[in-house]
Amino acid sequence: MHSPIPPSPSPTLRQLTAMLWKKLGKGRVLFGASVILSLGETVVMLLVPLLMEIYFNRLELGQLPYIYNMMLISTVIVIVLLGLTILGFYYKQKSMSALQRDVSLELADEAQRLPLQKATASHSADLAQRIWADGDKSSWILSTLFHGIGSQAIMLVLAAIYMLWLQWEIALGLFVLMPLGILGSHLLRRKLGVIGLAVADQEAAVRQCQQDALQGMETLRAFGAEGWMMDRFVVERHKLNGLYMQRMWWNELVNGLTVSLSLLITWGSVLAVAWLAVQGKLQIGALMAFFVLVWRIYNPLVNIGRMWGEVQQNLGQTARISALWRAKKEPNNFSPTLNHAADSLSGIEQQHSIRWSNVSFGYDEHAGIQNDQANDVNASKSEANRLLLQQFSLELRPGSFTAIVGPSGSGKSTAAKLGAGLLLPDEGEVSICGSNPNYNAEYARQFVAYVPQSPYLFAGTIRDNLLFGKPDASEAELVDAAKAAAAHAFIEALPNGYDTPLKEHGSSLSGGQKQRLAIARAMLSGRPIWIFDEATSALDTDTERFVMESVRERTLMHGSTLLVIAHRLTTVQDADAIIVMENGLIAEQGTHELLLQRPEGLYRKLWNKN
Ligand SMILES: Nc1ncnc2c1ncn2[C@@H]1O[C@H](COP(=O)(O)OP(=O)(O)OP(=O)(O)O)[C@@H](O)[C@H]1O
Repeated sequence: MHSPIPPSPSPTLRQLTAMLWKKLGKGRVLFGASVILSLGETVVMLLVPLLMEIYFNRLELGQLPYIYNMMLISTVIVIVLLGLTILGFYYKQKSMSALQRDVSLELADEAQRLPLQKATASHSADLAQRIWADGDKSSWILSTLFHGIGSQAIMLVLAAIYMLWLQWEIALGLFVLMPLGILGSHLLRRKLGVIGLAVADQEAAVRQCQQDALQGMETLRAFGAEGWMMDRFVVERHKLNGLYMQRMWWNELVNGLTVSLSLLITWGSVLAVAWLAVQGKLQIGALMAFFVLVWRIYNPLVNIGRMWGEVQQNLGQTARISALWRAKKEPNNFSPTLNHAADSLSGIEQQHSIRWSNVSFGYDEHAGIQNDQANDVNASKSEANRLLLQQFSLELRPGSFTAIVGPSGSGKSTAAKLGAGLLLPDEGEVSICGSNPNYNAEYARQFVAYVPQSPYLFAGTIRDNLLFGKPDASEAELVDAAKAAAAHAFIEALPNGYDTPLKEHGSSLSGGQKQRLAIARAMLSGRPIWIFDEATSALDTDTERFVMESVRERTLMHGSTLLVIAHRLTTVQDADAIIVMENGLIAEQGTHELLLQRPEGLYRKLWNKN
């Protein structure tokens, strides 16, 4: 799914309408039909004054049979029209829910394609708010414009035309004064847009707070910090209430202005009509029709003013979805020649290997989604970023076992994530099996099985969680991978074995069990490069040894390349090469034995402390 990028952080109403209209796709016919059918109600509303006029005029003339027929026919017409309106309402809901579904799916896809750094720098609750709530509200602009404002405007125009027929001088005056009805909301549109955006931002902040409180419940309780969290929640909720009050006051101002101006217009016409009636220039039927019509003018004027205000507020909120649309996405240039470079390389040394060539990388402090130009697809990282890795160069030999060790914060995980195509270098180049993630990150990543220290387990059964690495794996392959990861025994001991459903984030499992499932998943995926980032840190020494031996056995059997990051140095002492990192640089490298021979070496110090 690829969307046209909105041209500005806050798209204009015209741009947004055009975009949503395009997104309706085939639903346009349904939507158009719903608008037309919904007019049935408008026509019924206008039939009332017409029928009243005929009724009173015929009553004055004593034509009772005519009145009976008229009432019968009009009842049938009203029933049919109301039936059509219900059909229109159904079509409206159908087309709008399809539009909302498509917009939210597209926004979810946009979020999926954000560079990992940007996605993780934004709170997941904020992204969820943009995808669901903000997306929904923006989609409703189309319905408010066509069904709401559109049908009210048609009622207004038809009522005015009817008036024109009854008394053209007054109707003309009304035509001229009508735009005053939306004057309030139009003059305050910028303020309404700003408040709409502020409310949506704050709703996201409250949601973030709530999500943190729920997900961090264990930690909060352990520290007795429920009150601390509640205070934060109260502050954010308080702010939101303040904004709701502000919004309410601005809405009231808009309503006040709209109602006063509309009343002024209608009262003016009532006085004029009364004057004409006193002069004997209007029949009684026309006079009655006029009094009903006046409300058919007043109500649409007030409704249009109110809805125009709503549109302005929602329009302000679209800056939040526009920010997601505009945010830079992961590169995904597909070119068979470039992407399949690995397949065509003749030298075995290029296959199943990762190469970091003069890679520089720094985390962007402002990587998160922002509702302004900073998200632009062309915006570069902020100048002030401190580079964590500078001119980092390393090559993993195909089929080799390499380890990265070093003090905490030295950049081990960052280097590994760059090698896995999860992060993209600011400068230099990463090559994964001959593919450049800066060219097509998704393609390059498919060669790597990356296992983090805290693996994510999804809602579903254990089987689902293992199979997503290789959906078509056989039962034998599944069990084989689980056995190799020392997971089979504990899975079998669960009430439903492989079909045991997991609680949220696998919270019913121990840290070590989760790690073993993640390793089994990686083994099953059969990818040529394996990166274990502290992937066995929660295992006891014996289990870790067993798992590492079976991992090594499998990598050797398939010629796969293995990169392991570990703090427990015994885990990696058999590695073909150990890279020791310090402050983002490679301090030393060699085999375990070689590195231990350096009296002042960092590895030796780390080993002695181990
Ligand atoms: N997403 C992030 N955004 C900003 N800074 C980050 C991010 N991830 C890591 N860092 C910073 O980058 C530096 C290196 O982190 P990294 O995780 O690569 O170190 P490490 O050597 O793997 O540490 P450890 O052994 O503790 O896991 C740290 O100072 C850390 O604060």
